[in-house]
Amino acid sequence: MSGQQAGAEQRREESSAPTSSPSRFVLGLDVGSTVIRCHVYDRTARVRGSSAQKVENVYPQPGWVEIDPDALWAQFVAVIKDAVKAAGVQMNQIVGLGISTQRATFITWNKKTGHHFHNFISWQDLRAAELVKSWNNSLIMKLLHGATKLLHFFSRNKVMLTVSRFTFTTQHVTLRLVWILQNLPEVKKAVEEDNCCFGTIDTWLLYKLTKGSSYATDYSNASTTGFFDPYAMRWSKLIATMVSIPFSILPPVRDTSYNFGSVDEEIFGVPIPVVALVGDQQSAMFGECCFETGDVKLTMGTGTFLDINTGKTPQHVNGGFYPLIGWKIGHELVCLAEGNAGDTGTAIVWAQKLDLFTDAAETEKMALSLEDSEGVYFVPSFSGLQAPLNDPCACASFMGLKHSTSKYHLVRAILESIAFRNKQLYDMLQREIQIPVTNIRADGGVCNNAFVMQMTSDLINEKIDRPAHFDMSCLGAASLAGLAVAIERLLQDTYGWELRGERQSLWSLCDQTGARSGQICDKPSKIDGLKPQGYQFQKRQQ
Ligand SMILES: Nc1ncnc2c1ncn2[C@@H]1O[C@H](COP(=O)(O)OP(=O)(O)O)[C@@H](O)[C@H]1O
Ligand SMILES: O=P(O)(O)OC[C@H](O)CO
Repeated sequence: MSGQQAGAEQRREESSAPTSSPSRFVLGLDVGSTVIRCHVYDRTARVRGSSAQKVENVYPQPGWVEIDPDALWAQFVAVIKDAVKAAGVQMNQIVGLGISTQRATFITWNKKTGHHFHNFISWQDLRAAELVKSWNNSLIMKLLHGATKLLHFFSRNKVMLTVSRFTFTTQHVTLRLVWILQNLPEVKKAVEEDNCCFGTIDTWLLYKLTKGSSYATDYSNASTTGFFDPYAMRWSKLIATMVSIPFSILPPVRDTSYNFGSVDEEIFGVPIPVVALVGDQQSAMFGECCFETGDVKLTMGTGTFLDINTGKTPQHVNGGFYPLIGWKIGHELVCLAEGNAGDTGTAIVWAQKLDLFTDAAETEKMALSLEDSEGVYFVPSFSGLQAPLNDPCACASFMGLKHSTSKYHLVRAILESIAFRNKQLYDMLQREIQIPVTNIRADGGVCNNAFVMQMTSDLINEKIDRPAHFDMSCLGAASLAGLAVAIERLLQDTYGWELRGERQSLWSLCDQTGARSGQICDKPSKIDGLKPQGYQFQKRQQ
């Protein structure tokens, strides 16, 4: 739908509304590693206005990846203002903000002044590679693995089995935070003086938006740090103690759809409530309506993330896939198992920087113009190779180059490498997770590419749905926010309840009042416009 059509439709909707109160909208934000975007959603989950900006990563040393927090903050505020303007609505019509963020990218700051001690350290950063290696080979880890294996043998407790296979990776916050604590004297001092806050991007944005009055994260973001225990649903005492991460610097963990506090009025002129914080992959899962056990989504953005809904309890895993919290909304807890490949969009962006093409969209035609890659292969590993190889030091490389190799072969090899990694992840999922796959839905910028989509479908021999609207992380965040706002408004309007301060979970309040089965829907799949529609990729007939 064009912007003009959307505008006309919105005016019709407003003029035919029974009351004179203006329409209300929810913002869905996605702070990705490549793009930061904001969509304004109406109550039928249609996008009324949008804005996006490119995230500037900083590379101070080979292997180090950082983001300047001041630049990110300026972009975050700008995309919100621009999207609201593009939608042609007023800030006071925005009833809730849902924020999805790249996960495991963190910062620390001064509790008293709010000043950060360093840039965001990205999930792609490799500065802790040596620490990871030495911890994984350490006596403590060997003892831990041995003891838990033994305990599993006698008790058959599967948590013990999972712990016995646990290893550190550079993608976990854990050892990158340890690196910061060991190498930045300012942070060390602040910790000693109980003046240090740690946060992933969601926590820091919340802190900035509320001018320091709210400090929290949600279960989905916490579960991706590497030192959250998804079985006990709290920060892991075992890991924090083992690597000396002080509990005093960690934020409280809240539900995903929750009233986290209101944006300070000075920022947008009105106090907009922040009603959802969620990790971007979990948010995409929610946006793709992967609500049932066995539902799978494949997100190809900066990296590739393959997630399966494992139901109410965290899956016991085998070292490749890892258990995560999908979302927690009152009594409803959804767990996921995830596997990933770190370099997907990064390979496209890198090739673009080398002038192999000018626009990512050209890559599809370039690949299709050839019969095959003429034996050229690309290894997509600027930030190491994740499971099943688990080598943080693996280098990206081309193989099989010949005199006849052109840039077309190189581009085709890069796209093929993305599909091969998808196949590798899917095989690992089938090996490790004993849950039958029901649906596979794709999203993220790289799923624009029909060559990658078709090749993936051919390799895994499964149907893959690609929704018409790819920004599933934004949609998921907006749905989670909409859920909180709808429930809260319903409670206030219908029951006259004022919810203040440390609120009870909105979801459980709704259960108590029976509102869940009433006007609002408990599963957003029932809301118009949320069901993924679009294109289906199926294995080609040979
Ligand atoms: N048609 C396309 N073919 C291949 N890659 C694409 C295409 N369109 C966009 N991309 C890539 O998608 C990536 C951005 O995806 P996105 O999901 O927005 O990332 P993130 O959420 O990680 O910031 C970029 O690397 C971009 O080059
Ligand atoms: O930037 P994305 O969308 O590839 O997501 C990054 C992940 O959240 C890292 O865990």
